[in-house]
Amino acid sequence: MIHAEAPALEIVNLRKNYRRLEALRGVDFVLQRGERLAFLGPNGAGKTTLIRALAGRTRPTAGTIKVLGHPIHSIGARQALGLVPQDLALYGDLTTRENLFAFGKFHGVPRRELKKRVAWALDWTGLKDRAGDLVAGFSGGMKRRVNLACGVLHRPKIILLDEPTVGVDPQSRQRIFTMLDQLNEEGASILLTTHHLDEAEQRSDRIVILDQGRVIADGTIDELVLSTVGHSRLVKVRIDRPLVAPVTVPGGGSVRSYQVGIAGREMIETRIDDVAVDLAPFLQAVRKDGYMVSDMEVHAPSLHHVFLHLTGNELRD
Ligand SMILES: Nc1ncnc2c1ncn2[C@@H]1O[C@H](COP(=O)(O)OP(=O)(O)OP(=O)(O)O)[C@@H](O)[C@H]1O
Repeated sequence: MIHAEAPALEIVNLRKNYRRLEALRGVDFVLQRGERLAFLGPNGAGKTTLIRALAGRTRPTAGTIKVLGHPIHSIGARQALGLVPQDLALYGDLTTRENLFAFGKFHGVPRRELKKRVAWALDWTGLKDRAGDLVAGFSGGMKRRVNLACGVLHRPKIILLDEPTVGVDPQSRQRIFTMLDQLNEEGASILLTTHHLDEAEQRSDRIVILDQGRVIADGTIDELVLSTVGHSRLVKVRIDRPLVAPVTVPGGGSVRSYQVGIAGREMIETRIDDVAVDLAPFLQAVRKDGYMVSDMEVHAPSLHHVFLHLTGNELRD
């Protein structure tokens, strides 16, 4: 059967129970070919369980997973997938090169191809100079890069990464994303989980938010913002003395009446739907009430606002 048009991943009604605990409660989503998809969710939402089910490491209780149109346990599916697990899966007492050879063999990379792939991986990770060093002595960022290379040596078309940048410094994070971008440009589809909302916002085409085993949002950043917190801007204006009463903008039409400000603070906050139209009348009203404006910030809604809007502020663990 030809699956030329099948998406990279197609997940329908995926469920996973650990005894009575429902870790996944009917998850549906599609990963398109060439797409970069980020999975977000509070602790315990089911992200790792999902990745493990997609990688064939845990058997779902119900539901179907198709990989490029193939059933999950077919050879076609297995060859198409690459897993980069959250826990570092490396041999500390082997060198970088030895780890890469070991994982290449594990993934069934043909012997004649393996040497070339290991050379590519050493270059790609920026660890050519450390090829002969034991991995045990590496920094967290270096280990993450070797871990990543070990998961993709067989050139999978779909790469699953569980928190690929956990515990690494900003430089290493940047490097890891540059490495992933390179694979994506060469055609790989990427699905990763992360707790770094800024990473998800900047480095993915689409975002899925999981909570308590269910998909509670699925879309581009713009779609998620529009369907949750809306596109209004948060405007903060610093003034020269404490606010004594809320500033009100008179008039109807597009200029709304703002009831803003917290008495006793030298800062006024408001939400403005259309900055081009409504900001100037607001600032005029502030001045008319006798305040001097010393500074101003305009904040666009971010994934951070969307995430808290959807999942709340309560701790989950
Ligand atoms: N092997 C297991 N046996 C029993 N319960 C499990 C097992 N693995 C996960 N769970 C439970 O399933 C739920 C989902 O866990 P999972 O690790 O998938 O969440 P997560 O979204 O990856 O969380 P985190 O962000 O903390 O990594 C949790 O309640 C967890 O305790």
